[in-house]
Amino acid sequence: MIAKRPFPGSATAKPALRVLLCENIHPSANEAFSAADLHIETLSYAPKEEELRERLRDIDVLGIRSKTLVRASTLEHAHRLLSIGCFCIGTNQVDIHGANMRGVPVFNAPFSNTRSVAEMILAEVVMLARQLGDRSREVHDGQWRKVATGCYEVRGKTLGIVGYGHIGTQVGILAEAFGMRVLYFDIATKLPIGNARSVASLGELLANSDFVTLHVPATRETSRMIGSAELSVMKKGGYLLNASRGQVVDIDALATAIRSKHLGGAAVDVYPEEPESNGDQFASELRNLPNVILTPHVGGSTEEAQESIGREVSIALTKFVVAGTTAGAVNFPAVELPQVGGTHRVLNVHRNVPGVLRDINRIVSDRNANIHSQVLATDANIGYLIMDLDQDVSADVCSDIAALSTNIRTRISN
Ligand SMILES: NC(=O)C1=CN([C@@H]2O[C@H](COP(=O)(O)OP(=O)(O)OC[C@H]3O[C@@H](n4cnc5c(N)ncnc54)[C@H](O)[C@@H]3O)[C@@H](O)[C@H]2O)C=CC1
Ligand SMILES: O=C(O)CCC(=O)C(=O)O
Repeated sequence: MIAKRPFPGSATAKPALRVLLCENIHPSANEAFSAADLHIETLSYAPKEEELRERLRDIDVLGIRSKTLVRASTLEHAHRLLSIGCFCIGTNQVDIHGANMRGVPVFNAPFSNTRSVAEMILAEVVMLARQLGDRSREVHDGQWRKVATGCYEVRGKTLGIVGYGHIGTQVGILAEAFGMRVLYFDIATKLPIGNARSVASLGELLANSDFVTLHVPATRETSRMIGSAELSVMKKGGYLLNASRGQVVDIDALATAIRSKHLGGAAVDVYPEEPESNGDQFASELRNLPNVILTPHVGGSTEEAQESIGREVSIALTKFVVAGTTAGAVNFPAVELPQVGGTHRVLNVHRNVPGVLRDINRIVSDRNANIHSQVLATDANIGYLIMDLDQDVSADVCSDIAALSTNIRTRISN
């Protein structure tokens, strides 16, 4: 059973917690929130900072996809915010360090759209090799152009995967089923799946692949990791696919490589600047270039993926709200503790400095409270403590802990 909501750090019961779900999050998310009596508000778009800040004044749980930016300046004003759910894989749109320092765990769905992205990439590999995007557009325009020149089978060709993580490995498996050779480059040592072979450098991968597909996260290191220098190393007539993040590729350099015919084509799903909602205009140097497939960030957009993401992230958020569970959070010490019956659960996030646990245990002892269970997990910045206490003293203990100078957030979960 999911318990009713308590109060962040005060003894006064408040109305139901409020969840804001942005960017058309799948309705499968509603089930877990409703079961926990959370009030749900939805938006079909990614709110800009000013609107988000305003909305977050009375929001406890925020759900977003890849486009809503949650910056430090947004978090500063979000005093009620308990947790953020990224209903996607990437979490680069959130200041996850800032959220950690404010005691706000961030959850995502690390696998739910993996297969959808991988299948799209394989479809695009074949489409690029056969120039199917252009043929389709021509026939739609009423032109019959039956050509074989510059069109190839993918069998026996080499696919180079940059970032051999969840998506990269799935892409490799599907590519081998098509009879392709698979190379990969990753900064971490990775177990090769099937006959895939790792290469020592990005340059080696680029020089030896007919198709290069990017599956790295957005980090400082991957920002513009593919620019004119890297494109010039690629084979003449090669193809580039990017369904990772827009900032990984220098779009002007890619457009130049296509126009000069150094590359035979590209498939791009993600862009440095993406429109906020459906129906908005989209501008890019890549528009209307030959054999360039442009898709509106739909790599993970399938019914299966979105439904599964909706469930997975809403359950993680609800478990955090109700029981303080942070297992699976991308920026928080992981704690998952079954609650002892008949107790109140105190959840405390504090600055990770020596002596905090001593101070907290002194408060518990001074209040004559019995600790039924207690668990502490820490990272470099914060400590996260869960305690199940006698119900009659939990509110006093909670407010005493909240008054400590090391306190970041303290609340009672039920
Ligand atoms: N187009 C879309 O709709 C979608 C896009 N994505 C994007 O795909 C990215 C990858 O997703 P997953 O495979 O699930 O992530 P993952 O974390 O499983 O794999 C990423 C891999 O990249 C490697 N890596 C990191 N920095 C690197 C570097 N500088 N050079 C080489 N390798 C590097 C990591 O070691 C890791 O193996 C996500 O971060 C997200 O941005 C994810 C889902 C949908
Ligand atoms: O479709 C979405 O919500 C974004 C997918 C994505 O880029 C991700 O999962 O990281």
